[in-house]
Amino acid sequence: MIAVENLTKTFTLHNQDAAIIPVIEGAGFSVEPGECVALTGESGAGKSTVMRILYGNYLAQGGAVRIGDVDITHAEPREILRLRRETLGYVSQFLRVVPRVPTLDVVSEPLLHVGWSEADAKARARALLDRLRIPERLWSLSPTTFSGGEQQRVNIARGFAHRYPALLLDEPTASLDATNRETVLSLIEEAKAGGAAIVGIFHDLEARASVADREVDVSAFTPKAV
Ligand SMILES: Nc1ncnc2c1ncn2[C@@H]1O[C@H](COP(=O)(O)OP(=O)(O)OP(=O)(O)O)[C@@H](O)[C@H]1O
Repeated sequence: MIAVENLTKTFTLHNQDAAIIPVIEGAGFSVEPGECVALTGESGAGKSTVMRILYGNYLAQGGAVRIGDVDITHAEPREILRLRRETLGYVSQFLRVVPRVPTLDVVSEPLLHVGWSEADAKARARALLDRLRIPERLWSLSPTTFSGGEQQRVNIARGFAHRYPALLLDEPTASLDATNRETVLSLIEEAKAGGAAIVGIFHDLEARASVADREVDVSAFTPKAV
């Protein structure tokens, strides 16, 4: 479902004499449906950079990243948007939402984009918010004023609402209490059981051990200094 082949990434620092910083060289791995692969490696190894390339936020200088039948490194912006709507989900620890949109709409919106009826989308959103222990009195409010942990859980509810065939998780359990962390781990297990191919960064070692089927050490793709 996700295949990374011979990926190369450099950053050009335009404000520093166009210095070129090689960050990833020859990265390759794949993720099958129903499998969760954890990206590991020390700080600065390039885990977040690989995730951003997988999501189509960063261009790569070489290689290919296939998500289903789309090569995201060569896709048109419109194709990337369609992929993100239907196929490729991304859950980070931070919520970015349009101000004044109620929480229930924030969570149900991705389902409306893939053709769910408003009633069904809201029912699933309610079930997820309930499962993630967001009190019902907050559902009609915008999450902009919510606590950090509440915002993170709203973000998780939104990220898991549509059952994406490919899912990127960036520290999904960071700063959650033990009970909510267990809920997130079960949502990940359910996504896997539903056939999702998942790539995650988990600094939470217990969470990683519990959900990851394999680890890919990104330091193996860090260019060696010459
Ligand atoms: N936009 C950028 N411009 C220049 N260099 C960058 C940029 N983003 C990342 N880098 C560099 O690429 C390398 C990899 O960074 P990255 O954030 O991917 O590491 P990481 O493994 O996710 O680290 P951490 O665990 O600390 O989050 C670092 O040396 C970083 O300085």
